[in-house]
Amino acid sequence: MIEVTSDLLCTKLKKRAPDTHKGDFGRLTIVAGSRGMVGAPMMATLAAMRTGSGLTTLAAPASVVSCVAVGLMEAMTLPLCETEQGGLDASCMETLLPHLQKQTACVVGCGLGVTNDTKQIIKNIIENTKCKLLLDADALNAIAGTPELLQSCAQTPVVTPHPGEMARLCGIEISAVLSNPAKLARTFAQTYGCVTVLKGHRTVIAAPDGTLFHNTTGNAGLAKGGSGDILSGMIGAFLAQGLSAVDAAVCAVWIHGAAADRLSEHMALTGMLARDVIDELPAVMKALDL
Ligand SMILES: NC(=O)C1=CN([C@@H]2O[C@H](COP(=O)(O)OP(=O)(O)OC[C@H]3O[C@@H](n4cnc5c(N)ncnc54)[C@H](O)[C@@H]3O)[C@@H](O)[C@H]2O)[C@@H](O)CC1
Ligand SMILES: Nc1ncnc2c1ncn2[C@@H]1O[C@H](COP(=O)(O)OP(=O)(O)O)[C@@H](O)[C@H]1O
Repeated sequence: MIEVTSDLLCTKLKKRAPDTHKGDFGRLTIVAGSRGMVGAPMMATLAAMRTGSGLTTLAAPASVVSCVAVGLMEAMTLPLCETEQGGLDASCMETLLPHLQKQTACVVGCGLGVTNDTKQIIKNIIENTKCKLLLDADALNAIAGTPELLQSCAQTPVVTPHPGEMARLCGIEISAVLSNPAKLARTFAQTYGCVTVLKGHRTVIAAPDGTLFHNTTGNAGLAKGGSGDILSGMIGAFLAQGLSAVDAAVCAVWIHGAAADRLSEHMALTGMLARDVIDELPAVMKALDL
């Protein structure tokens, strides 16, 4: 098992060239949100921008976009058709699919809810898009009975389950996930050909070739709603910038935890918020000389 360290990150991340432009850093779309879960898309989008995505678009139910757009000045938005319950309507694919054909990467699932419509949308995205994909939260819940769908992705996807989501995906109890997370993550990654980020106090990252990484940054200040949404946006940003699926996951997981560790030097873990972690990301990257 390889331990993730700042030295390892320095071999994978490059400083920006002075003459660079936004087109060099990819186009990322975040498909997220539903009535009652408007914070998740906002946090994923902000975290992606703080992690260097060139052009970031939030694609969400139209009413969610109306709520959050003012707080996401640097992002573009793609308002999508929604159901009466405030989740995405399956007909939104007429707008979303052509949009995704032009994107480098897509993060899907944060705060999406699980309905028949979202299940159809996730299947459609997996089967019909060519960009790099990250599936989190309700995108994982949507494929819980059919994880083999991941094998239809055009490029190696990243999945970011917490132990509850991993248990649903594998059809096992949470206690079984926790009894040997590294072994389970590796088996899942090898079986379905995806980079598996099994989150927890000490997150493990498994690649489809069986390589395993172990992260030691992060603390209990992250044990709050929103921390996972941030991580998804961060991995998406690195995917958009051209990192491989495994490198994007390894770098984002370490930096996410390191931001919480820096905050713990002057903030009680009890009062730390996901938004504080987002704001701390540039300081962590500065310390890495990025
Ligand atoms: N502000 C927002 O809009 C937020 C929206 N969220 C969204 O809410 C939806 C539901 O996600 P949730 O994760 O809350 O609900 P879930 O029902 O998927 O998972 C929560 C349960 O998973 C288990 N679990 C999670 N982490 C664990 C660990 N480390 N060890 C052991 N057991 C663990 C626990 O039983 C926990 O109660 C998702 O779409 C998510 O993106 C959340 O991210 C919270 C914030
Ligand atoms: N006690 C902890 N120590 C270190 N990291 C933690 C701890 N609790 C949570 N985290 C991290 O915070 C994130 C939580 O993700 P998740 O449960 O999906 O949150 P949410 O869905 O509410 O946004 C993961 O990256 C996890 O590794």
